[in-house]
Amino acid sequence: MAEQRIHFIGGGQMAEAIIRAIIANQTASARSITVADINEERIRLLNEKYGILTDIRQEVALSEADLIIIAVRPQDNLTEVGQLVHEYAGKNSAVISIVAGVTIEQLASYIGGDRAIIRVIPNTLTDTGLGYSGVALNAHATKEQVDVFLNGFGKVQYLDESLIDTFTGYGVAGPNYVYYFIESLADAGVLAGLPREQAWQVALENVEGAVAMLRQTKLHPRQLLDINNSPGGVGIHGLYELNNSDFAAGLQRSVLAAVKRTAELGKDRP
Ligand SMILES: NC(=O)C1=CN([C@@H]2O[C@H](COP(=O)(O)OP(=O)(O)OC[C@H]3O[C@@H](n4cnc5c(N)ncnc54)[C@H](O)[C@@H]3O)[C@@H](O)[C@H]2O)C=CC1
Ligand SMILES: O=C(O)[C@@H]1CCC=N1
Repeated sequence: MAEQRIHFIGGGQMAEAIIRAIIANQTASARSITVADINEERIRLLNEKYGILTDIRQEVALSEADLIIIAVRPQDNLTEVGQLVHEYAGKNSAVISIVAGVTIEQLASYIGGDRAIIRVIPNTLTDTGLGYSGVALNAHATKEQVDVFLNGFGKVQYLDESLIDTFTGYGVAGPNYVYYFIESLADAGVLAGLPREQAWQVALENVEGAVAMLRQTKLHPRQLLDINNSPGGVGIHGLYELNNSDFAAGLQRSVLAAVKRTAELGKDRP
């Protein structure tokens, strides 16, 4: 298959993370990528760091692109972006929106519904090959159009669009909960008296090792907890206090709040 030409509208943090990953793992070459951003500084930076094409007008880039990635924020002017796509994009190109909370129906109202539209909530663990993007296709889009690109920055779960907001608050915001957990755990080690560096290394190793144990043994976490906690011992005392802190419900409430905010972002648009 000939290399796909990829045009990003919006060259912010998420676009950059995707560009860095797809160039690093040779899913795309820098010469096949163009970016438009209202902030000239971003285009200059992306050109300098990754060598992407910049000497091309947006109208031309849109007309030549196989994949058009809408990577502005939900609060940005999607009507204007949609009009540009509607006017200049080739009929057979696929439009991929990574805008949190904005539905395929809304996107179709901006760019026209008689074309391939793909709503993606992109993986943020882009440099690792781990983590999932959540993807919903409209009736004109096929997996073949987008699979290579999407697998270039992590793994992919194709979902019914009704689950994308949930996937956003749970799955794609998911690394945030883990980063925060690791930071808090390392702080606990320091609080208890370990040097920072040792506390940090132990926290990272424990998280990575716990995931490996779950995958290798295929045991339920509760079974591993049973093995790790001797009667009246250290572990069960720690867990008792964790339960008193409302840990599980607090975590679950935070996921529900993130899912709720995703839906709001789609609705509260200017
Ligand atoms: N940052 C993240 O971890 C994630 C972000 N997303 C989604 O990705 C999208 C982008 O988020 P970020 O990269 O974090 O935001 P950002 O603020 O870093 O990037 C947005 C970029 O769009 C540009 N822009 C705004 N209006 C424009 C227009 N009319 N034409 C061209 N460029 C325009 C801005 O100048 C900016 O560089 C959002 O919709 C967000 O919901 C989704 C999942 C994760
Ligand atoms: O915070 C955000 O809006 C984006 C969407 C999910 C994770 N980051």
